[in-house]
Amino acid sequence: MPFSHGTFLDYTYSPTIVLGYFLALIYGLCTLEKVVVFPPKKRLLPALSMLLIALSYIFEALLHDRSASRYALLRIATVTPVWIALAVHLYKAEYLLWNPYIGVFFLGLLFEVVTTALLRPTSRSSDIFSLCLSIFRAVVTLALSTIGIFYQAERHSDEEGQMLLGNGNGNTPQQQHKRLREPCNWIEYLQGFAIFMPYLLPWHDSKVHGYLALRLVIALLRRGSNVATPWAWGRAIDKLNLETTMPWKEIGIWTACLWIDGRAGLDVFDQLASSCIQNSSFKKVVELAMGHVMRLSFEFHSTKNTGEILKAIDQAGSLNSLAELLIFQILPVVLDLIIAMIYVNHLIGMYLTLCILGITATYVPFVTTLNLWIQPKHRIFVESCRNEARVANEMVSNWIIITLFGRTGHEMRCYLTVVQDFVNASYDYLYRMLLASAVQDLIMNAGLVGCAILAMLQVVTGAVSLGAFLNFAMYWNAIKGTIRQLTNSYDKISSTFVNAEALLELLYTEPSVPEPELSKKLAIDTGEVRFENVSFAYRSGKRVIENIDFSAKAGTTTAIVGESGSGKSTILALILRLHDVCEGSITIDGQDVREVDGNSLHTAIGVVPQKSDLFNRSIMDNVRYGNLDATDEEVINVCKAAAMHECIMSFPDGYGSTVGERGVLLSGGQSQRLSIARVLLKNPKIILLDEATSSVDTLTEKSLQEAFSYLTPDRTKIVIAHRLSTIVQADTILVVHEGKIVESGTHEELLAKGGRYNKLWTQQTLKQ
Ligand SMILES: Nc1ncnc2c1ncn2[C@@H]1O[C@H](COP(=O)(O)OP(=O)(O)OP(=O)(O)O)[C@@H](O)[C@H]1O
Repeated sequence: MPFSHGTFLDYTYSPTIVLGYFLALIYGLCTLEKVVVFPPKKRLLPALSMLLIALSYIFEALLHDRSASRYALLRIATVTPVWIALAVHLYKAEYLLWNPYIGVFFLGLLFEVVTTALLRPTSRSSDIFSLCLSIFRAVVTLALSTIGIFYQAERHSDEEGQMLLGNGNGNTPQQQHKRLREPCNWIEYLQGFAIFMPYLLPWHDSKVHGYLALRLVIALLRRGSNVATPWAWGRAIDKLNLETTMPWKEIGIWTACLWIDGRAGLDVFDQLASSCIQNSSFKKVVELAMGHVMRLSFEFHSTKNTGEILKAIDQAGSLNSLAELLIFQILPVVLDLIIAMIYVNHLIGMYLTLCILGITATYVPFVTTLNLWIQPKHRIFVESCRNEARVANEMVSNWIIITLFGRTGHEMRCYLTVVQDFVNASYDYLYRMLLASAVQDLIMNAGLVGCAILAMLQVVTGAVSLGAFLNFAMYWNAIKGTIRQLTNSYDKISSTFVNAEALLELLYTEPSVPEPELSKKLAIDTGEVRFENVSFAYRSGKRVIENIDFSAKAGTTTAIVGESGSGKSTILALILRLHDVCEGSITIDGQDVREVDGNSLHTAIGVVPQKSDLFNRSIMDNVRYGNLDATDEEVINVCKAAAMHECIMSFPDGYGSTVGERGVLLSGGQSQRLSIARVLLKNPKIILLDEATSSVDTLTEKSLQEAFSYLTPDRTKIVIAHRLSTIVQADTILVVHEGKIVESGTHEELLAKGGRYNKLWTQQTLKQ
């Protein structure tokens, strides 16, 4: 039967509305459209109107006489459940995106108006009644569209609409963590992931555009092949059976389809294009995750477990296929279902089409519900996997302590407990998965048997040829694959989301020390560091620094001394802006450290920390880290100044020797000297030394000090030292006690004062 305007509208009405709704929903999720919370009485009017439309279709179905076209009946059978489903969802949904509904109302209006305009009723009462119902629906959809716009306008002034991102509202890691575990609020849940969209689909990459276009063409060819293969077989059977001629044309079509579907054909290009798109997304997601982790503050890095962070980044790697799943698995499936409806309707008849729709309508909600049932177990499984990685990382990185305390057995028991938890979680997850897939298969097979019986009955009555039946039986596999793919994609998408939850939480973690909005580079002049009434407390709340006020003049050496835990290292951390002060300010050459770009601040300062952190690379690379452009000769010169050259040359590989993880292959004093050499090569204006020579013997220390004074004559140095003999030459000595400066002056002045410094000095010199 040729297509008329009417039949075209009948076929496309419900798929257009469903597709329009989902596309608008995806768009709303990606563009972070505000979620609305309408009170039930507000939802009642549009929901009732939608039910009225569905009811009018039911009336029309009851009224239809034999003359009504089967396409019109198909439309009634497909559109009615769509309007009912949308009405029920609108009334029941606690949170919703409003724009998809507005889209549905306008699409409905368009279809109803055009249908009404195309109707050519005869004088029969059933025709006139159909016309009245059609006009009625056009009026109701017009009213719905008006309500849609009206609510939309109201929504803009409505504070109830909440946005997930922006202004930092409700965006703390804790709130995000809570939100990820609220299953009812799925719109906000999905919106959280929209942060990944620009990375998953790199719109600005022309290569990716090409790959996407290629995959799209292949996907369309496959849709064609899905229909053409069974068609060719059906035709071939009829030719062999009725005409007894060789079906060469059909064999040709079948061969072409085999090539399109087969692994030796387009599949190769499809897989190549797919992996290029996925690799591009993978690079972008990993860059985003790693970049963010590196931008987070000291506080985060000192509290989070490295193993857990790395596992979170690793698990989120599966996100790279998300955009592909959406574009190349969900959308073609919708297309497949539309084609299946049209094709089976032509092939066998409308009742079988309705059967397929019925199976899809039962299968898809069933599977999505089952998935919600599986998801908590999946989440526990993913978390136990991260937990295992955390404990394993802790054990390996603390191997020395574990071994020296003879706690290997204890740690192994702890590790095996988390491994057992992981195994248990994987079983719990697997059981639910297996049960769910068994139920899915039962529904599918029951559907197949039902459809096959229906089709066979038609063959028996002679309404359908054997070839057409075979055609349908083969096509069933394509339909089955399509419906399965829909649910598999849903499973994969939801697993991807669960896997990426930890990374999402990580991305929503804000640095505790934010970069200033209008940051400017630190303009280093003389390198004067000034503390003005600085107070600071860590998260625990107790003040560890109180009203500290001092100035480290340009080119001078300021020493900080005091007992352990008095706050000396914290003072240096505040200069480096690893934490922000609670009160007062720290300035470098008159610029507040909070107002300058972090990178320029760290470039201007050189630090030798208490525990020298070295990369597991060669000595040459470790020292050159201070200045990546330095020549080998410059590296050797600073190593000589740091009294390390002889020592390095005694190693079998000299400057090429690797130093082990965090420099474990070197002695404490050797690592400290390498750190000093690294800072000398950096040659910054300000140098912070936190017990930089504590592990070095006194003779080497003396030569180091001389080298330091010689190489860095006009640098501002702030030095923490426990051995007071190393700081007697300092221009100013600050004595810190419980976070406060209790004494300050030169060595001689402080000795003369007879206070805390004098006591410390006496204790140390007496010991010697
Ligand atoms: N990251 C942190 N979080 C919470 N409290 C901390 C942190 N780092 C240090 N503290 C606390 O702050 C106080 C001062 O520590 P700080 O390291 O500045 O002392 P210090 O004088 O340098 O000690 P030491 O001479 O032993 O190195 C201590 O009580 C310490 O427990």
